[in-house]
Amino acid sequence: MPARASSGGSARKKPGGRSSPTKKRMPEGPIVFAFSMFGQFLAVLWKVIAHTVGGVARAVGRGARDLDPDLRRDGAGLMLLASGVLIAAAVWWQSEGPLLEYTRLVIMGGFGAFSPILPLLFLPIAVKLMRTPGTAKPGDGGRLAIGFVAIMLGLLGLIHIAHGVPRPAEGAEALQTSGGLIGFIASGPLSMVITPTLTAVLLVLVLVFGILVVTSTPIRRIPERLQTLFGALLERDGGPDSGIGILGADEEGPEQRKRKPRSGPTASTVAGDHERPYDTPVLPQSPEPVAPALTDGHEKAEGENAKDESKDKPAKGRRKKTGAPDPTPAPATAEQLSIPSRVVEGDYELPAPPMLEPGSPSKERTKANDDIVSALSGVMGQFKIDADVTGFTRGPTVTRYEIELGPAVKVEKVTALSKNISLAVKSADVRIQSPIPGKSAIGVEIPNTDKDIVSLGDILRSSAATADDHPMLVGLGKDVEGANVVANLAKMPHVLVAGATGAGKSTCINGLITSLMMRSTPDEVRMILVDPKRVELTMYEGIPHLITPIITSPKKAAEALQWVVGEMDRRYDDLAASGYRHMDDFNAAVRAGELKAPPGSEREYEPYPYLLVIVDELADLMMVAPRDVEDAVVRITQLARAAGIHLVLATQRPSVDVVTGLIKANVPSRLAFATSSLSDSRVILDQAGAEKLVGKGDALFLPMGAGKPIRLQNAWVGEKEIRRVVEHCKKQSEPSYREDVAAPQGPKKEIDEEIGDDLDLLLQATELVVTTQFGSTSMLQRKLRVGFAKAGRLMDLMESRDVVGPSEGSKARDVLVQPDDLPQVLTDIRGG
Ligand SMILES: Nc1ncnc2c1ncn2[C@@H]1O[C@H](COP(=O)(O)OP(=O)(O)OP(=O)(O)O)[C@@H](O)[C@H]1O
Repeated sequence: MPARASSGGSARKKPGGRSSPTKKRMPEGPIVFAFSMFGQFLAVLWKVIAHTVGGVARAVGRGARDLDPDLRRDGAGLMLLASGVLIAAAVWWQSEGPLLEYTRLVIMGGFGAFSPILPLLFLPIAVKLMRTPGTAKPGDGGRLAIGFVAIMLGLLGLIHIAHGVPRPAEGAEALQTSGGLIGFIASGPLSMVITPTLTAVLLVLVLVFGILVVTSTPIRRIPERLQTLFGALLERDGGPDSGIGILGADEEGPEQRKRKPRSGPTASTVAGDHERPYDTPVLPQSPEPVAPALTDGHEKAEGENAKDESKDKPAKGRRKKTGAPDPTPAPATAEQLSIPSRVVEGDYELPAPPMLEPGSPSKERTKANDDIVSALSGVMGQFKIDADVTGFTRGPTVTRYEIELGPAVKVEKVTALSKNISLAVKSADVRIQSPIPGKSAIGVEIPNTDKDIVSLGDILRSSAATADDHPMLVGLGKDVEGANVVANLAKMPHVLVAGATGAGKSTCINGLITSLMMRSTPDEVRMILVDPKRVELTMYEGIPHLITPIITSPKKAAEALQWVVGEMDRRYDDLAASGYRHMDDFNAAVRAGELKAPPGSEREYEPYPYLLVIVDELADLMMVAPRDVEDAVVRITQLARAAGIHLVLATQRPSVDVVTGLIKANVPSRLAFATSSLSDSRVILDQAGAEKLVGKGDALFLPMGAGKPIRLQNAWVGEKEIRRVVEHCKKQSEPSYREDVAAPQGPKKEIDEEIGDDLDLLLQATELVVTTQFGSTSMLQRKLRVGFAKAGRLMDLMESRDVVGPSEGSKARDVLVQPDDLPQVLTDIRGG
């Protein structure tokens, strides 16, 4: 407004001034007038041409923007390649032709002595663009451009100074043989105002800056980057195989794949080394360069010192120093979960990594993502919410879009819009996360219409998995940011896997077992597989990692769990006797020859393998013997961590009668696949979320101690791959089964005959009577919902086992067992 007023004002005040120049010039003559008209015509023509060209360019630009990003990158790569060929033809081969001559003039004039090297730069950049579509991050283009400009200015300026800073006035040849026009611009003017030497110093700095920008390296991380670079070079020169990538694995000879004694920190040669502050079962994505700089360096130094110490000093001396109590004597006859002599450490060859197939290459951005960004922005605009979609990270199954709020905008305004967002993005499975951990932004997770396949092979070959050689490490999948998620089962230490049918549980169990087969020998990890569904795990029959044939009968499974409790007790006895707190320490001492059986004992210590019990359908077991299974699970989960015994319990019925409060309280890690209801999600995770998963391996992983679950796409492993790995393992060694695992123990048979089918009821009745100290038949009738005759029979059975006294008419019987003795009495009744 003020601008218009003033211009109007000035026009009124100076009517004959600059506002009407043509009127003044007209009388100067017809030639001037003709020129002026021609000038105006040219101006109009220019406007028309410019408008048309601009319109075409904008249309092409819009078209190009609508192209698939991969195609756009391919196009850019091809254009670079064509430019490289053109420059090579002009500069190297001095080819004839007006375009080539012009190119030669421009390139040699601009880049001088550097021109012949220029075409060589185009080829690798073009190939990189085409080979890795979609891996660039937004902003990469600008960064690379700035970096390359800085490198060129620095380099050409230095070349120019080396040639004595020739000026353009000295002729084209002088420029062509030095740093060219660019070299002159970078060094000439500066050399005049400061000395050429000082200019050279500044140009070196510019060159270094360019290199840092191109390699995206902050100055403080230069030493770290150099270390990584030299590390990689050394490894390539015959250093230890990194195991990353299929190529690396292919190059590896069979000799190299033989299991060597583990040497990493997890091999734990130092007592207590496996316990760390803020420990979590989930391994970091890239443990090598970044995080270790602060913590690992410190830990490593300590670890190394400690390791050296362990070499020189006997374990006993070390323990005494810490003031640990004197060890209790070792049980002389205790039996160990022995390892067959066929499996000798060093002879067992692990399956080659290429046995597992690669997945599909991950995409960083597709057109579908761009469409959703504009749909989300549209919703924010329609509801007049001051919020922007600031970016997104594409995972294999879902993409997380980040929404940042303006000042004083309530988070609830966005979260309340979940249904509108669902509608706008045409997807029912929208999950809103507020905030995204580590960011002040709201995350909206929306399933991808074009999903990637995450393969177990890729996860196990990733640096996250190869950086740690712990035998219990398993590949889980990829998170929403596309990072590999691997976890240590020994640290979980027990996990509940649940989800509706078809959500991907069995695939997950297959992935866990296959991970272990790929990474560990039978003398490191043994498994008990319980498969009441009878079909899911049959392909693993006969692998040497099993200690008993696959258990399909729920009743036998309950017995096997009892055996595991016994095995745990045996291990604890040995731990107590040797004075160690964890099986890893015990094993390390046995391997180092520091532990000898007590004099007079027939025992010979052997390292204990980790024992993993996988139950694929807990519900079937809970239907047959709820009490026994619950008791065993609770005992194992409460104590088995230090004994190296771990449970994986899977169920498709996450209801409270299957996943009881006691089981839930003792199984700290949870892996939830898509559930059919919110209440199922609450049973597994204690929070909502699993009902919004899209199925087929989409999961929420809540590791022990974590507050918020990690969303991940579980890794896929096909049956063909599993069979290949199983075949390989079977060829390496035969299983050596323990006869007693799923067999009824002790003189049970005789007692069974007397008790008949009432064992479970009798156990419940005994527990009731002993805990309440009230031997009443009518109470049994009420609490156990049995008839008078059955309750009377149970009383008689209890009397015959000295749990209650004889009948005294209508009075309650005396209870002869104290609550403290209950576990022993129950074991006796079971015949254990
Ligand atoms: N990680 C995955 N990646 C890709 N697809 C998967 C994945 N996991 C499962 N699927 C798909 O989902 C289907 C069902 O998976 P799976 O058999 O593991 O489900 P489930 O939960 O074990 O079902 P059920 O309880 O009936 O055995 C598979 O056949 C496969 O097509």
